[in-house]
This record gives sequence, structure tokens and C-alpha cells, in this order.
Amino acid sequence: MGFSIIRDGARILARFGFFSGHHVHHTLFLKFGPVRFNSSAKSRWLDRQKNDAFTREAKVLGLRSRAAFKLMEIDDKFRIFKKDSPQCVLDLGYAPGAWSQVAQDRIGHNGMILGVDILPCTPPRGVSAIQANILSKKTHELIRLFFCKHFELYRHDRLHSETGYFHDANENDPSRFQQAQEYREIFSSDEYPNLKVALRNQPLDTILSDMYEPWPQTTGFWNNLTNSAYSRMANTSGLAIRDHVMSMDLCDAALIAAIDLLKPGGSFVSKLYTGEEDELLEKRMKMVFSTVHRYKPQSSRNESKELYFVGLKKRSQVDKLRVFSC
Ligand SMILES: C[S@@+](CC[C@H](N)C(=O)[O-])C[C@H]1O[C@@H](n2cnc3c(N)ncnc32)[C@H](O)[C@@H]1O
Repeated sequence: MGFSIIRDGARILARFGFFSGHHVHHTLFLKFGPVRFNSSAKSRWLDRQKNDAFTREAKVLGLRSRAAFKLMEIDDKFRIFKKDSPQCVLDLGYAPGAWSQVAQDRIGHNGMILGVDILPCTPPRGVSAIQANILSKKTHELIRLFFCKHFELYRHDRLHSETGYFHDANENDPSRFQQAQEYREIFSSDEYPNLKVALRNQPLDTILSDMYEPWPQTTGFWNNLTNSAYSRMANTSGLAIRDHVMSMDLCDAALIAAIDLLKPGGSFVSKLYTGEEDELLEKRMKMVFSTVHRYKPQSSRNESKELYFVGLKKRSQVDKLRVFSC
């Protein structure tokens, strides 16, 4: 952190914002002048959405956003998802849920998908979700717990009964997960003798991250909910450096999740906004994955600085400290 301050004051201010939601907007206002989180930026984005062919197509196909096409293109090219064995997929920043819909379609009904988003959102059918911040260590624990214990949480876990952490569209149909061998082992005893071991394991086959900081909530506080996740996910500020720095932090968070939770051999897709730190992220990803690709899907707008890094075949021994000390 100290290093960041010396090198670039703006960066540390932006970083600080991740840990204390409201401060970032004030702080960045001071540093750069008004950051465009205002209603005209939002209505420009909404207008562009209305006139966009991918947006219209998404509507026709019942997809929750045009982002679905980007993941389809990525999977067509790199074959992330597999149907022949049960797959566990984590979708970081899943709201409103288009990527989860694509993952669900491509892994079939043998797999499990958990979406994590800081915004409240009802996940698509067949997908489970938690509202949580991926920058929190507790979220990692919840993810692990979910994939190891899964639906039993509904019956036995105080965590769920007291706080309702997990929303699971499959709550009424647990039988389809019991078929998978590794889950049968966990559930074979009432006392879950294997659970401790399972919790140390890396349960995931694929981690997707399309995260970017949402627009701040401006209305809807009265009902203790949010205004629609769809509108709030429209989120670039228009300031290239800010978009880049924010996205780099979220990419780091997703990469840490990949190191901790992804099986050896697993795959990783992460969105970023390009800038001077791309190469550092790429270098780190190469320490975690055997192959790393940069990819810009055709459905990603030309004028957007958005890009996707795809990591394939996670290495078996990854030292997190070494990765992040480079
Ligand atoms: C561009 S949207 C994702 C769109 C999604 N992939 C889809 O296909 O519908 C980015 C999402 O990242 C979420 N996000 C940003 N920061 C996050 C964080 N720290 N933890 C969890 N989710 C986060 C935002 O709330 C937002 O919903």
C-alpha cells in the first residue's frame, strides 16, 4: 500500500474505496473532479443498450443481459465448460445473471453454479447465489462451505437458518446433486466426517469473474432493497485510469479466489479494463495457469477498453505469496 501511495496517489484513494463504499466517490471527486456516476452517464448507457443488436437478441433469447454473448464466445474458443463430468462453477459478480445462464446451459444439470454478487439479485433458475463481497475472507469460507456441504445447509446450518445466506433455486430438488460421487462421500455420515477434509480442498472446476464496481444506489432505500441490479451493473466511470485500477483490484481478488478454491487443472476467466498494469496481472496469471490468453469477444464493444484474460489448466502447487510478490 505504501508503495502505491508513493507511485500514484489516485490509486491508493481508489483502493481505499473498495473497503469503505461511500468514501471512494467523495475521494475521487476531490482528486479528479466529478466522476461520472451521474444520471446522464446512466441514461446514455441505457439509451445505447436499447439500440444494440446484442441487447435485443439477449431479450429474444430470454438472457438477462448482452454479456451472455461474451461468455459464449469465450467458451466456443477455449472450451471452458464440460458436460461429461459434474462441474462446480463460481460466477463472481454474477448479477443480473447472464453468465450464470450460459454456464448453466453449457455444463448441463450435473453441475453446480454459485453466483456471488455484492448487489442483491435473484439468480436464474438452477443457479444458487449469495450476496457477498469477494474482498472479504468470510466470502471465501462461504463459497467453500457451499460447494462442500451444499443443500444440507438448509436443514442443519445455523448460519443459513439465522441469516438466510444462500438462495438456492434448486432447494426443492436436492436429489440431482446427490448423484455425484464426491458429494455422496461427504453426505455419507450424519456427522460429516469428511467435511473437514473437504473444506480444505479446492472444490471448483471453473471461476468466472465479470466483476466491476456497480453504480452507487441512489433510490430504493425505503424498501431496504436496491434499485434494479440490471441498471446498477452499468458501471464504467468514463475515466480510463479509474476503470483500470478498479478492475485490477477486482481481478486480483478473483485470482486469489482461483488460487485458493480452484482445482488443479481448473479454468479461470476474468474481465479487466486495459491499462498499464495488464502485464503484471498476466505475469501473475502465468504463475497460476499453464496457459494464459488475452481475448476480446466480438460482442464486446470496440470502443470499450474491456478485455478478458483466460487462464487454462491451473498448476498444482501455487504459492500465493510468491504470485503476489512479483
Ligand atoms: C458487469 S456486472 C456482471 C454481469 C454478469 N456477468 C452477467 O452476465 O449478468 C459486474 C458485477 O460485479 C459485481 N461486483 C463488483 N464488485 C464486487 C465485489 N467486490 N464482490 C462481489 N461482486 C462485485 C457488481 O455488483 C456487478 O453486479
